[in-house]
Amino acid sequence: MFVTVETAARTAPAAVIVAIDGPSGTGKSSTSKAVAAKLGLSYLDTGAQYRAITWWMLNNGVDVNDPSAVATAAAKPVIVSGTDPLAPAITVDAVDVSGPIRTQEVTSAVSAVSAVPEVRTLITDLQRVIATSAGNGIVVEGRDIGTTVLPDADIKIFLTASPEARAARRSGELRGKVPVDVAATREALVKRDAADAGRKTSPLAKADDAVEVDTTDLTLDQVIECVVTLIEGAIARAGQQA
Ligand SMILES: Nc1ncnc2c1ncn2[C@@H]1O[C@H](COP(=O)(O)OP(=O)(O)O)[C@@H](O)[C@H]1O
Ligand SMILES: Nc1ccn([C@H]2C[C@H](O)[C@@H](COP(=O)(O)OP(=O)(O)O)O2)c(=O)n1
Repeated sequence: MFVTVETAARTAPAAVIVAIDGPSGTGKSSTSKAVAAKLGLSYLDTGAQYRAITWWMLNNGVDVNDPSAVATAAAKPVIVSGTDPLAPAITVDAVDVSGPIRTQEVTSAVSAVSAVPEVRTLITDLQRVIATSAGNGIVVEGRDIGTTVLPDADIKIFLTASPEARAARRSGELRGKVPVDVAATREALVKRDAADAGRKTSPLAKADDAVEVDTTDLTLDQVIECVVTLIEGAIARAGQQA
């Protein structure tokens, strides 16, 4: 049988764990999904889980600015994440929330909810179970994956980009759907980064052993290729040591 270069999936050994962290709009989700699909790995969007619990709090009348109210309710919603990079899915109490978790209301509240230690403990435990049970290996993206959730990941990547590039990318997603204000988008991104990096419990941070990739002047395809090369390098090194 002939397999062309275009159709052959690039292969990764069983159970490689890839951690991809970085601020909003640096390309984590797009890159992680594409890389996981190319390498035949599972994919986990941890931001979607924090958005899902935030959506539940808002829907159930919990004051998202009251950490003790959020902590008390944190264990109530049942969050289930799909791990197919070609069809990412997330449900709360069996309801598909992949659309509702992307609203502005959820985006504005998610940093406060995700700063509550009880929320982080529950979601971190869930993430570890999902990562360790992905027999084919997994790409996990978020803010604290390399530092806290999976400190023994086989490769850690930290994506960055200028606030201007990130605001332009986010505005591009909204253009045509709602009026777009790039300056306001930039301001909101920077504010959320500060909240995520400034919280006490597992803040947004680059792990000491993470490889930083500045995506400001790279196309998405270039970032994907760079990350695939980094993962393949880590796999080759692991193979040499075995
Ligand atoms: N290198 C890049 N160049 C241009 N646009 C990009 C790049 N990386 C991602 N994007 C676009 O930017 C937006 C945000 O990307 P996303 O992957 O959701 O970022 P994150 O998960 O880090 O918030 C998406 O519309 C995506 O297609
Ligand atoms: N591992 C993670 C992932 C996300 N979060 C929080 C902080 C982020 O502002 C929100 C939303 O994350 P998400 O990745 O969906 O955000 P963007 O798509 O980059 O806008 O969740 C977190 O605290 N820890």
